[in-house]
Amino acid sequence: MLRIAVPNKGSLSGPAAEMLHEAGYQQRRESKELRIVDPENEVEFFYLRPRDIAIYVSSGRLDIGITGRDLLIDSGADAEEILPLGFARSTFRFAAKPGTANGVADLKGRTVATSYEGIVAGHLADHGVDASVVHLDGAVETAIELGVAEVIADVVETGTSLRNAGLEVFGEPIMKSEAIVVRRTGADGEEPKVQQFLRRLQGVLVARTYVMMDYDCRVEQLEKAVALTPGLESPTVSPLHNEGWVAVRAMVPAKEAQRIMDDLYAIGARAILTTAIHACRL
Ligand SMILES: Nc1ncnc2c1ncn2[C@@H]1O[C@H](COP(=O)(O)OP(=O)(O)OP(=O)(O)O)[C@@H](O)[C@H]1O
Ligand SMILES: O=P(O)(O)OC[C@H]1O[C@H](OP(=O)(O)OP(=O)(O)O)[C@H](O)[C@@H]1O
Ligand SMILES: [Mg+2]
Repeated sequence: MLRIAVPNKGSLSGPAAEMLHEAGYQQRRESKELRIVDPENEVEFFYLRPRDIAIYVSSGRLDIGITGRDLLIDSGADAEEILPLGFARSTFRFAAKPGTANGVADLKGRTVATSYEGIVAGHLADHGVDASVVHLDGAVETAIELGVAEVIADVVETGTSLRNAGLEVFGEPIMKSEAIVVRRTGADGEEPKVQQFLRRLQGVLVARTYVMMDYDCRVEQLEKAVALTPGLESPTVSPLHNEGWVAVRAMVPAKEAQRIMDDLYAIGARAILTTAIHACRL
């Protein structure tokens, strides 16, 4: 039985459960459930605090976990990222009252408040900057107003929390994060059950980011059309009853679908359709 850690709360938990559900796995019905077994898929899910997930996985007791890249790095756990999942995206940044600092070098001798002490201490050490770090559990934006620190380092998604506190980011982003799948560093990457789990999640990612495109075009335009829709492997081309015409089918990135339809139309393609992909195995 594959043992998988899933975030039980916070920004990661809803989208993670949704992705697992789309991948065909049973999920808990109630937010108080801490573990469930999905016997059909031979998987057991453990609902754990997102911050703890890399630690459980590094212990080897759980095979795989879903967490945030920033949480993995902050934990210092002996676990590695094996698949980015594209949700819970954020950046991790320094912020302060306008005019306080311009970059990490200005932090020498100052105090930084954060809930991600591991990331901040590592970043300061990498830049050879000697500053003190105060660990707070959350709502760190208020630490400046209340005089606990001059600078904070925190997750920024929309920037609303910083704006509301009258703070501004400064310096380069410390890191970019998103939800990821982690496993113990150096664990057997070929394990069939793990591979199957990853293929299912990759299938969901593809179904979310690609659409299927069908169109008809004249044989003379086929090369140009195929250059616009190269597909993942190669497009399917079928003859039409009308001589001189072919039907083409290829997967295209959903974000580019409208532009590709315009370009296909411009070279004479017609009956251009897109349809959603519900599931996929590459
Ligand atoms: N707006 C956001 N706020 C917090 N975390 C976010 C946000 N957007 C993305 N994330 C990501 O979610 C993870 C944080 O998980 P965490 O459980 O701390 O979420 P949370 O929403 O802060 O929950 P909590 O209610 O426990 O504070 C990190 O990987 C972080 O980068
Ligand atoms: O850029 P934004 O879209 O405003 O999102 C970022 C904010 O959200 C998180 O706080 P959260 O609500 O999780 O509270 P916490 O600090 O108590 O964890 C994070 O710590 C920032 O404060
Ligand atoms: Mg939080």
